[in-house]
Amino acid sequence: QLRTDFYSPSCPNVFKIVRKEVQRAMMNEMRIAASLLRLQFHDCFVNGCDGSIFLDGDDSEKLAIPNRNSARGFEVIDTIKTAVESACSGIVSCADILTIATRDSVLLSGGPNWKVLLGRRDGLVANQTGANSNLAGPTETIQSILTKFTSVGLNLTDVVSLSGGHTIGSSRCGVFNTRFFNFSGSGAPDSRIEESMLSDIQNTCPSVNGDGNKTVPLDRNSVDLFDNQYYTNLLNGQGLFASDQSLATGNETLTATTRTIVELYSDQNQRFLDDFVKSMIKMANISPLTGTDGEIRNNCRTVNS
Ligand code: HEM
Ligand SMILES: [Ca+2]
Repeated sequence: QLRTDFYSPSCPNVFKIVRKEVQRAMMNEMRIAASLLRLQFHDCFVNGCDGSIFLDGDDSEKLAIPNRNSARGFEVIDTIKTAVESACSGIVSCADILTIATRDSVLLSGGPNWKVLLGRRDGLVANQTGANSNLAGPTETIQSILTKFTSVGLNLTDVVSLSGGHTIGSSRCGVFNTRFFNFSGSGAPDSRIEESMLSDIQNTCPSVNGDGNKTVPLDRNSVDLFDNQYYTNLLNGQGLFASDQSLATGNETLTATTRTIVELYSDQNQRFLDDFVKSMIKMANISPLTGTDGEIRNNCRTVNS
């Protein structure tokens, strides 16, 4: 139902406008590309790709545990929406703006280009409970992450290729640093961690008296470039989260399967990029609202009155 030329008659300049605003935002702060990419993941896994993550309020998804003090980029979405509205008022949904902005973020980070399918409409409600339950955490097993992906129609290959989103962006120390000191209550760091990374992160993210909001790169050797370095890191024991590292090493049952894919992507950048695009298109297709369902929000933060 979604189509690449959905806005050709009604807002032909939407691509140019979004591209320009993403470019501007990245000039100001490169990391914003990663933040926008993550927003699409967190939007699509909760009520489908319907812009529900943009809604403000006490019951918002923004205040769910995986997003609170963590999800970012909302001001950039507001800026893009304002620019799009001034060119074609009431035509382009916030959900579609995010989809285009995400593609542009990946492309402008040196990643692949692709044609995005459009025609999503914006949802009328946020789902904070859904955000708390559907989004994966950094200490979850691959099996548990796979279950969450399967329930939105994605598979194990999608888990591995989309985890490659961690090729750009950063994480706060507080969400992962116990792994570097007291891994799952063992009193010791995760033994899979490569030694230079271990001392580096222990220094940057101390377990006591540290600033849990300090950030470190997810892809320690290539933080701003959209490439396959993330997978090479995993093979070298340099994954930041246990959930990343377990795709390549460890004693989980699924690791044998995911490691084969990690090796493939580490070996062939193009294969990673091709699979990432396929998985992104699948993810952006999760239960869109179309036709007369939902609405075209005037302001991404609130439903229309
Ligand atoms: C597979 C399960 C996943 C887990 C457990 C996970 C977990 C996390 C965590 C804990 C953070 C850091 C949060 C913080 O510092 O507050 C993060 C950041 C990020 N995630 Fe994931 N993630 C997963 C999948 C994905 C997917 C599918 C994508 C996109 C395709 C993605 C893209 C990102 C990006 C780009 C960032 C950095 C954001 C920024 O710098 O602002 N993640 N993720
Ligand atoms: Ca990278």
